[in-house]
Amino acid sequence: MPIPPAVLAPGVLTPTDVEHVLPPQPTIPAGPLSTVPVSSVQVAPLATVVESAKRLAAWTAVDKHVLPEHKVIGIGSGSTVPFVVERIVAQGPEVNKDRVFIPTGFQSKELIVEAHLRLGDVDQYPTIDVTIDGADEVDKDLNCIKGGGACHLREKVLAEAADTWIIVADYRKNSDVLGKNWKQGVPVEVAPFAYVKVLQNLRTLGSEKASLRMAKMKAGPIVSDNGNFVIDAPFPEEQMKDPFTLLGRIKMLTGVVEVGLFCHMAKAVYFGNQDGSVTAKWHDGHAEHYDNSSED
Ligand SMILES: O=C[C@H](O)[C@H](O)[C@H](O)COP(=O)(O)O
Repeated sequence: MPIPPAVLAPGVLTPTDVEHVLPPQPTIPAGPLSTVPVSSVQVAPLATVVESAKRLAAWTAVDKHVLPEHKVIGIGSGSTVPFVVERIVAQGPEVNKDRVFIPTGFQSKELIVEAHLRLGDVDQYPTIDVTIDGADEVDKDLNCIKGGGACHLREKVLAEAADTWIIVADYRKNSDVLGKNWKQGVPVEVAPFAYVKVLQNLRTLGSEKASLRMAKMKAGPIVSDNGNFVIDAPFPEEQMKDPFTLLGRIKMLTGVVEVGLFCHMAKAVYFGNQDGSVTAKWHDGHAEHYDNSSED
């Protein structure tokens, strides 16, 4: 998968830009599973710590959950997912030749095609062995906010279709209550003609500042891969403490296509930490810590 090398120009890039600049890319030889230890990833300079954390989380999750017997694999969306594909490619052509990869949207479809992996769709493969995806925020019970990139409808379909749904993220997404770190609100995909009514409904439900997500380089709202609009609905902490109840209430609003609250779905979440370690939190409450710096 071609990934452009990082070109850091201190003083030119904004902090947001820097977060999107990839760290120096290690050479990943093709080979059998896990031939490239996660510890071979160099800890990147400060400006790219977030990117390094994403890569470590993604690589660790792939090593633990994308096994040779897995033939149908869901590929999620977001900035951590390119590292998922990178690690899957490193497992080698032999293991990948019998696999099919199902994307959650335009971005992951491009990643799959560019990596020369076989593309499928969920209508051909409604049962997926494992889906690995990113998240905007994850709470202590592994509930997630997703949809910062407006992909949450397809993401939820692939999460439900998967025997195992795994999240990969950097340390900034690790939270106790949803909405503490991700302030812009719960993404709600809506049928375009119904958005004003749904905005009203969301305000009545408690999201006073619910607003239509506007495009950055286009006049008007963003349009999802499914041709819908997205509303961002911030709710008070009291309501975010019970995301499952909130999810039910929002989903019942006619005109809502899907809600970016993913409750009780993740089997495990892998967080890449600032110090180069990875923390895996599991649905049953236990946690594992991988200190990659101490590996050979
Ligand atoms: O709609 C987008 C997806 O839910 C992403 O997985 C989520 O926004 C996380 O993206 P990122 O890893 O770029 O923060």
